[in-house]
Amino acid sequence: MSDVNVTKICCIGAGYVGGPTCAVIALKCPHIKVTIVDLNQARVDAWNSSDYNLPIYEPGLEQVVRETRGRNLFFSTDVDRGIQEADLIFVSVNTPTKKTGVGAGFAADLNFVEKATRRIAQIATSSKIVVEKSTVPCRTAESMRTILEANSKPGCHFDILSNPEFLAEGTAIADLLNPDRVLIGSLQTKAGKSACRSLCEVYANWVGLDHILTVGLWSSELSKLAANAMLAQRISSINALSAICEATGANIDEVAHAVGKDTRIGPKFLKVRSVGFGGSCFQKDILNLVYLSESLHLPEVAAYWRQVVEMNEYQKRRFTRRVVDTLFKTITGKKIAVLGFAFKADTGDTRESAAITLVKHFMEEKALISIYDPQVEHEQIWMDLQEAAPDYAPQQIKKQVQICPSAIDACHEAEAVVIATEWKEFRKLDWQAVYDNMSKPAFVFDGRLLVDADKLTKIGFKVEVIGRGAPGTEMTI
Ligand SMILES: NC(=O)C1=CN([C@@H]2O[C@H](COP(=O)(O)OP(=O)(O)OC[C@H]3O[C@@H](n4cnc5c(N)ncnc54)[C@H](O)[C@@H]3O)[C@@H](O)[C@H]2O)C=CC1
Ligand SMILES: O=C(O)[C@H]1O[C@H](OP(=O)(O)OP(=O)(O)OC[C@H]2O[C@@H](n3ccc(=O)[nH]c3=O)[C@H](O)[C@@H]2O)[C@H](O)[C@@H](O)[C@@H]1O
Repeated sequence: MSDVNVTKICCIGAGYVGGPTCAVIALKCPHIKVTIVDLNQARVDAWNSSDYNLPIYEPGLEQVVRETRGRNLFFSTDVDRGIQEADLIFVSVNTPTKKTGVGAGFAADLNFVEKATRRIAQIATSSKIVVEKSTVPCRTAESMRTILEANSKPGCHFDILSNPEFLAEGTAIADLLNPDRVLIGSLQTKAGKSACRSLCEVYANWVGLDHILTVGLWSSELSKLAANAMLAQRISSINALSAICEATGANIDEVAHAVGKDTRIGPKFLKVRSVGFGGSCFQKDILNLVYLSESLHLPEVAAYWRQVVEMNEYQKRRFTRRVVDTLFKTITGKKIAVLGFAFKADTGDTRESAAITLVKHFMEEKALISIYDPQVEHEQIWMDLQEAAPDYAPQQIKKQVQICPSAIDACHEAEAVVIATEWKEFRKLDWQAVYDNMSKPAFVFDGRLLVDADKLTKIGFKVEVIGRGAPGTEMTI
């Protein structure tokens, strides 16, 4: 069997993964025509917009799209044509946590993957390599193969590969240009290995072969869940230790630094965030792993991973509690400025953002909340809050919450500032001006260890830093 020389790629799903990933493939493989298709007309229109007002904010992305769009990169809602033309199809659709039915709250909703797979089977009139890019439970490729084989036209052969994506939002382009590894899983058959080589060749246009790992299909699928679970586990571990620091007077920064110096542990992903981890994937993928473990009758394994998510929820509750306790045990009617709403800096994405939970908690305490984020659309903030607090009427939410055009506006006459996202502009804020316009005493709760606490204290702020005891309890020997 000769390997397919890939000249036309279709990516189903023009989201945070499909868009940047395939834009970079187009950039690095000018000989390949890459078409990204999506059912969402507004999203495709934004990708095609003449002023490059792209649907997602990602540093460096606009430049890549400017260079490739119309050359060998195309965005379209014509899913069928995209499928028909391609030699290789990435399935990069969303796989959110199921909200209802069997496995609700834990299992991945594979409906979008299944629909895309069925469409491929229905439309394709020639053989294709189908690549699972979405994060999916272990053995999903088998279901895809069954669907494709049961519905394929005579003469059409489908090879399924797993090629999970490891990019992080905010650094997507850098991660894609210089990945730690590209992982490709295939069946260990002649056809499977041949398909794997075809995809390797695409990546080999810019990724060294020593960074392209080829493994079995199930290992590849599980490695993606495992990587996210282990990254999140490190964050929950350091967050758990931050609670001990606060109770003992130890300093979590010093502890994390000392621990991370051990080369077996390493320094990355040990940054304590009082607001806990957010993002569309960590929680979803761990819950997915929990569900998988339970389905495999491994309750101890399920309980182990579940605890990572529980610790994260505890961290968010603990932070709200600290705000309330510090503000003299009540925030009713008090104005709290929340700086940042995205789940991390350099993205406009709010999925599972810890800021949503914090604002919800503040609403329950009857505070008045003013929010500012440099990238998140206002409409998105209202939608997120309504979804998080379905019992609140929209007017009630708008009575308690306002969205401001700048950080300075949000902080005006506030009693406390809560930094919920580590946007650089918050570090550079004119904190003296913020202080002058706030109610006194003026509190800053740095949920991201972003600002210079000593400098702010000198201005007059009362600064609360996670992982350190309250001011005055530091070691003074
Ligand atoms: N967001 C991230 O940073 C990362 C996400 N992942 C995984 O990648 C997958 C995609 O995630 P995102 O890009 O964030 O999701 P997303 O929600 O931003 O994009 C998915 C897109 O697929 C489209 N879609 C759904 N069904 C379709 C169909 N049948 N035909 C055509 N288009 C369809 C949707 O309209 C949507 O625009 C998920 O499985 C996620 O777990 C993996 C690594 C990083
Ligand atoms: O599957 C995915 O979706 C992706 O999930 C994460 O990427 P992402 O969620 O975009 O961003 P991260 O940088 O991992 O941050 C996730 C959350 O953890 C928090 N975090 C991160 C690092 C840290 O030390 N402490 C910490 O609290 C961040 O503030 C953020 O809320 C992984 O890092 C990616 O490898 C993976 O591809």
